Amino acid sequence: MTGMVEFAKMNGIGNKILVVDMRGRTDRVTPEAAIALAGDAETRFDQIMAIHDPKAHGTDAYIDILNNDGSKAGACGNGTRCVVQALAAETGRKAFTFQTVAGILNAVEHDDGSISVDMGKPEFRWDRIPLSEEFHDTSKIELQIGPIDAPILHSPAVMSIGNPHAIFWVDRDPMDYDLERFGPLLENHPMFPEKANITLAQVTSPSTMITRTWERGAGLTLACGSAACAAAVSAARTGRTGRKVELTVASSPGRQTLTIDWRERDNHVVMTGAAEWEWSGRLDPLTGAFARDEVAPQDGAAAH
Ligand SMILES: N[C@@H](CCC[C@H](N)C(=O)O)C(=O)O
Repeated sequence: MTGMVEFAKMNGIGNKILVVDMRGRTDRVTPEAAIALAGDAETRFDQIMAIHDPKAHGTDAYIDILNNDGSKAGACGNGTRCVVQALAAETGRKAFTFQTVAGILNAVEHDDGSISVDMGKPEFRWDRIPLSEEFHDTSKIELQIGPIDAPILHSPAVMSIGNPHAIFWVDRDPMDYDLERFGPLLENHPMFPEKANITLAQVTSPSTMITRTWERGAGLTLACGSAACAAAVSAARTGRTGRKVELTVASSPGRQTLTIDWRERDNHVVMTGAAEWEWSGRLDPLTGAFARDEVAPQDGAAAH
């Protein structure tokens, strides 16, 4: 299949997202296109959220998620909020059900413009995260970085929320740590056969915390929604916080927040936060060639 498709450059509290409209087509955004788009300063992104026709009854769309290295991801919380905002603007609807390779996600846009995504149930079993070694208790595993007798980061909580996460507890602001150096080492550690997203988390009260994430397949990002969910669940699971937290993403512009609620009644994790449209254009999903839409000056940022 050939031809250009519409896309929107968006962000979820800084997480750089391209929402690509692949509905009505049978092809996919290729890894080569993703790498080309990631290499251009204008379209640089953390994740592509490619909206496809639904595959399952009762769903609105199938979402294919690509990282900026061309690899696939099972979950992207910030990107899902961007998809909801784009589809809500197009259809006037408020509630959506999506399918990804990791399962079904429900999401809703609220009257104040914030968006909640039900990210599903956390998975703690070592072989489902997955880890390469058996751990009965994944709330604190043996893994450390730095000198053996004075590790800089150690004993992370690990889990999956559609993608694998390791949460390292820190006692200073996460921006104080050299995540650019430790992130790739930990992402690719033999403990994680499918690699992992690496998050530094500082708990500041029983209902507040601060995070910063090195993303699997995307590197240092300004924000990661599934990591925020994993950090909040891990904090509650280990008794550091309650089940609902206001989470500040240290690296996001203006240190924006997400509300994470690990619901007692059904074990689902619900993330609420903002999404922002930046500009729109058309791209070739085979090669990544793109063109920005012309915007008349008087239309400004409202033209989406
Ligand atoms: N930014 C995303 C998560 C992206 C997926 C990740 N890099 C992976 O490969 O697991 C989010 O907001 O959740």
